[in-house]
Amino acid sequence: MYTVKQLIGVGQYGKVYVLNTPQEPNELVVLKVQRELRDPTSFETEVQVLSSIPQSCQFSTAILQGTIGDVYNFIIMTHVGICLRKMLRRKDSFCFSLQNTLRIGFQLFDLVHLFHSFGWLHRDLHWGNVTINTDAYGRLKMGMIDYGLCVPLNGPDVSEFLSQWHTSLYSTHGCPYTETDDFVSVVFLLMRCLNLEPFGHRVSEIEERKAQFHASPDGLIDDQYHWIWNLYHLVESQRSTEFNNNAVKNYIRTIDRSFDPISKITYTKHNGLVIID
Ligand SMILES: Nc1ncnc2c1ncn2[C@@H]1O[C@H](COP(=O)(O)OP(=O)(O)OP(=O)(O)O)[C@@H](O)[C@H]1O
Repeated sequence: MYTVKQLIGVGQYGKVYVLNTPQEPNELVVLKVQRELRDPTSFETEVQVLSSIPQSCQFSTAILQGTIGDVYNFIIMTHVGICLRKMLRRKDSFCFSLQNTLRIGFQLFDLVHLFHSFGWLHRDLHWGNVTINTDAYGRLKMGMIDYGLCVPLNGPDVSEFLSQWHTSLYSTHGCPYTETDDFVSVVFLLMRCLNLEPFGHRVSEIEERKAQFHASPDGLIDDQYHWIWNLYHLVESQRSTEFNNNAVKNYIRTIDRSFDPISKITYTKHNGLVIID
């Protein structure tokens, strides 16, 4: 029998708990319980995606699903680490080093590219839905969770007004969602890693500033971070072509030539907790 260890998240969907597994005391799994009277669509989508992707330390996969008392839908899935937001909160500076940010970016472009190759667009890549996990060799690996908003990559166009900090200007305007929009969210996640807040917090302000950023980084981010704007436009310029992941990774390599962004994300451990440099 699974035992509840801790409540780790309360979101739009419902509550999320970490459970201990019966045979393996060190192995954790995640229980996600849907709120009462919620539209079951996101539950059904999440189960479909969780069941269709291969098991790895980077993507959560389904273990069990069901309904409690005909009311609460639940899913038990693999645990794929600690979300980016919680990892940043472990730092007083609330940011990572430039080199680790570039390493994270390098991994995230590969991760999202791989996810698309499974036939899905994620559509909700914010800092609570990207995780950092430790692989079998003790290396930090980026992971991805929360598949409730996914749509098939080659399905009919889906146009919704997705206006949040992490969504692209195009999806904010309700344009059909494409692979590019997931990659733009990756660029915005790198801003989070450096504690940059060019879009502010209020919804109206976010839209306006995102449009301003699209035109120019001036006044929104410091000169030393203008590479983020270049990266953003390199991603945006591929909206009408097939996404060229190598071009993006080659650009990331030029930002700091003193190291290779494919190298390991560096960290220390404090009271057993991973703290990224
Ligand atoms: N498989 C998992 N592995 C590790 N942590 C997880 C996993 N699933 C969920 N979590 C944790 O629980 C939090 C909430 O989970 P999730 O984003 O799936 O819920 P949600 O209700 O859909 O949230 P949202 O409000 O973003 O829609 C995450 O930010 C993460 O910290």
